[in-house]
Amino acid sequence: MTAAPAAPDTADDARARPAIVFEAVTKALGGRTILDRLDLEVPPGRFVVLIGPSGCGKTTTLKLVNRLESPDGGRVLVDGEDIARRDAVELRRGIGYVIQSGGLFPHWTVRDNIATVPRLLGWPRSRIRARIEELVGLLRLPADHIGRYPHQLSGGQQQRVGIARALAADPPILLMDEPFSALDPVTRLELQDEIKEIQQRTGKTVVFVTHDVDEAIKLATDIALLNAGRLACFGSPRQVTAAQAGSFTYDFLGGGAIGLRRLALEQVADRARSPGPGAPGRGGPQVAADASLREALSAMLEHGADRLSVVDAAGRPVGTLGWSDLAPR
Ligand SMILES: Nc1ncnc2c1ncn2[C@@H]1O[C@H](COP(=O)(O)OP(=O)(O)OP(=O)(O)O)[C@@H](O)[C@H]1O
Repeated sequence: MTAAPAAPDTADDARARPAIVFEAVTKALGGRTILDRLDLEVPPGRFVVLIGPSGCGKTTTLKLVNRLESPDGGRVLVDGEDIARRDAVELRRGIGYVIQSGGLFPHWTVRDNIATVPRLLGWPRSRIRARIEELVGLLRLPADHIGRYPHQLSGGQQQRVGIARALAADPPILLMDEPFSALDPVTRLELQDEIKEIQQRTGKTVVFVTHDVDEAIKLATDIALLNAGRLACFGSPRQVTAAQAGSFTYDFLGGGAIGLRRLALEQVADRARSPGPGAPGRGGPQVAADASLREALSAMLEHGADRLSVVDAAGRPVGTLGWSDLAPR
């Protein structure tokens, strides 16, 4: 290190700086080493999904970011600063946190739950009211439910309130610990679509823990796979599902089923051919152009068809897709 003063941050530097860094982080719990010199960088504005075998330390990794846990060794940096030096309460105000059970205050209404952090920050009442209205709309909660208590809501609605509360003060970082795992499949898919859309629109940095490989592949810009207290791999869903057969990553991401997961990453529109002779006629089996190849395969199996008509959002035929178009490229 030289003694020269550091150059001031430019906007480009700030963009390039990781939002969260784990530097050789070690953590033991109950006398067992859970994280073993973990190195991980979370770039800003990314949707990073942490996966790994049960007990590998995913939740512990999240809790190290908002100081619900502290490292035994190494450092955690948020926005370039060692969080051990930051006031924990002030740090948490800039980090939304959503847990599996919603974690709502049971004796507070929806309105009061969502308003928690804005009130702590001293926002004027009119601004808090406007923000609650905005979030109730964004998370598609019935407007007349804001006076209800958590036990008067469904599990999916409670989870929506939990997300609204975490987003209320517009924190740049959102930590989500298996937020959808207790929900029915339909609500789960809806909330996955919503959180993905919110993240893409707002550019927040999201770190999301799940057990579900399909959920990870659907949501992540980057997947961080933990094993034995370290990072086994980090990369886009396409990169991690290209793992070599026999590796830990390959086995964890589905072993023999990994091909189906790769199909989930490809869009029908990218493989469709122009309709030619022998194209399925109207009324035949169809697939939407924006569906995945995995959905197309499912439609072929369902209809016993080796070719599908590809249709646009208005239902107009725009091409065809056959078995051979599913082959890896
Ligand atoms: N307070 C604690 N005291 C002792 N051991 C703990 C404590 N909290 C967690 N552990 C243990 O630490 C390990 C890592 O826990 P953690 O919750 O981080 O794992 P995880 O990967 O999120 O697990 P899962 O996928 O099952 O939710 C587990 O073996 C767990 O039993």
